[in-house]
Amino acid sequence: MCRRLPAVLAHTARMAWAVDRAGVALLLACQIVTGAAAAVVLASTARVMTHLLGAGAVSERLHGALPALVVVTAAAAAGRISSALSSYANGRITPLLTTEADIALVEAVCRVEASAYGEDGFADRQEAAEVGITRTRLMVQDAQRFLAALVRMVAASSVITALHWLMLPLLLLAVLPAGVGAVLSARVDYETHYLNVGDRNVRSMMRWWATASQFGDEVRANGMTGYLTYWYRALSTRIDRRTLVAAPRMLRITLATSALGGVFLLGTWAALAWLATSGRVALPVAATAVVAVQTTLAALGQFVIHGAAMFHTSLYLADMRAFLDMAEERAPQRGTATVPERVDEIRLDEVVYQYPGKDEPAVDGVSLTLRRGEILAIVGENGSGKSTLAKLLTGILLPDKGRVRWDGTDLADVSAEAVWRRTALVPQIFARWPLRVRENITLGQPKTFDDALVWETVDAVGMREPVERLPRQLDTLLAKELWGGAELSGGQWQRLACARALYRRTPLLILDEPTSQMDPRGEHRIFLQIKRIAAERATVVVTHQLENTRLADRVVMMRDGRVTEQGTYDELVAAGGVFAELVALAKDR
Ligand SMILES: Nc1ncnc2c1ncn2[C@@H]1O[C@H](COP(=O)(O)OP(=O)(O)OP(=O)(O)O)[C@@H](O)[C@H]1O
Repeated sequence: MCRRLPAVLAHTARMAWAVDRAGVALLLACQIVTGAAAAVVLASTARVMTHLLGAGAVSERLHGALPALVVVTAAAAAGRISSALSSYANGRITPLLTTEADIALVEAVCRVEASAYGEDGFADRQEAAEVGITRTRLMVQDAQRFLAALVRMVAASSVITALHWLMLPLLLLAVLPAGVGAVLSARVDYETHYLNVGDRNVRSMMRWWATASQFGDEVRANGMTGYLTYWYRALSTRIDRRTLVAAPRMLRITLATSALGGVFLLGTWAALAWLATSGRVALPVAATAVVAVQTTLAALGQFVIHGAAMFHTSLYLADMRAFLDMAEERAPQRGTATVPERVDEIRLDEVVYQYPGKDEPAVDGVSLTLRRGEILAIVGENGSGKSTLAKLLTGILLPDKGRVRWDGTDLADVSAEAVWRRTALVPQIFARWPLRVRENITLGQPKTFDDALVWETVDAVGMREPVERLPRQLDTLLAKELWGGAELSGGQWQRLACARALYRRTPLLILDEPTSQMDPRGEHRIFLQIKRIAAERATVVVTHQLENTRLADRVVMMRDGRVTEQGTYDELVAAGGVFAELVALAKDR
């Protein structure tokens, strides 16, 4: 704890300073005033006692004590005001700090190389970091209380040491067990948290899948409810069991350390009584010592308890820091080259990619050249590597071996943003953004005040009529569950996903099963559109509808990560290979 706390304090101060300098200055000033006020209160109390317990008539003694009493009152008021101000400063800093930490996490996750998601432990560490974010809410408060207690403790202990040197070591002994207890309890709590991280992560994902309305029909009509709730309960029980094991450990720690602290405290009072009765300290001093002991005890207690709380928070913050470091290491470490607006050739040379934890490569030695104006269709059985190949073409994944070159420039040398400015992708599983129709098409593009291009794209995917029927056309919200608005059908959503990619007008357009949910008219329209705009770009279509590959200039057949056949539709049918077999199968109904 002693090793960790200075680092945590410095880290907190740095983060807080970055978001609100005035707030931090106010907080620090308040701590100093609080401590000084505590010292003045105690020292003046000693003077009050000396007068009150001295010789003379009561009224004279009271009169003599009056100036010191006024000082006590003023110092106490100053202490209260400064502690109110430090709560205010904490209230100013904490929301900004939490937001900064939260944004740092979101940015870090959005920026990592896509391959990091598949790494062992990445998701669990992310979950642990999320807990760290929620703990940042306590970070400034813990630091502030710890500092306030430290300053009060220093002030009170210097006063008590001045009364008699023996008092401070005795008091330290009395509170030390409580501090040790708090640290041990924090450790047990954190250990339990850590053991449960994986299960909690699975549980929260399960919760989302089981309760999200878009999967509700499947859950109900496939009779999954009972199983899902059983599984959810089983996971929760496992988490609870681990948590409950910690409870008796905590109890033992608290009881033992409280008993020890009690014994030491008794010793302190006994020592004070002995000092007074044996005449080693005068009566007024002994009376002041009673007040000082109480104040110092409270300050020491606060010091160790808030120290332990900071230590506790720091364990979670360390997880957050570790994840951010991990994400930083996995941020794209690519070159700084850029890609021009016009790209004439995309070339893959002996490209190999293997997902983390997999035994076989998903793409295994593929060489391919794609030219501007060309439409390439990729076909193959499930799991043959088509989507992975698409991710390699766009630079979402970088190959383990071989090279992907755009007009001769290796994608490993190009900054990730530069490549993705030139790519448009309709993935198999696309996002249904809870935004307006317009933003669902233009998301990620510079803001435009003219809807002409948006309508043009809406037309291209055959969505003009449905969009015109919506209550506020392009301004209609597509977030029925969240804020109302309209809901589209599955095929209409897929048309919007296509519109999103077409709107970008990039030199590479990749469509991964873009029409799987569309009616024949919609599908026909999309493919017409692809053909219409093909001249200005390289287009890749991944599809299982082999008839659709007729529009492609070239068809590539994949199997087990390799290209097994290549040619036009007619050439491949005539060749009598697997492609011809699949075409025949598709017709055999
Ligand atoms: N994120 C991932 N992590 C680990 N393995 C993956 C991941 N994505 C795909 N794979 C594996 O890589 C192989 C190729 O998958 P890919 O998605 O490229 O196939 P596909 O040809 O597009 O399949 P489909 O026709 O079903 O869409 C499969 O064995 C799959 O299990």
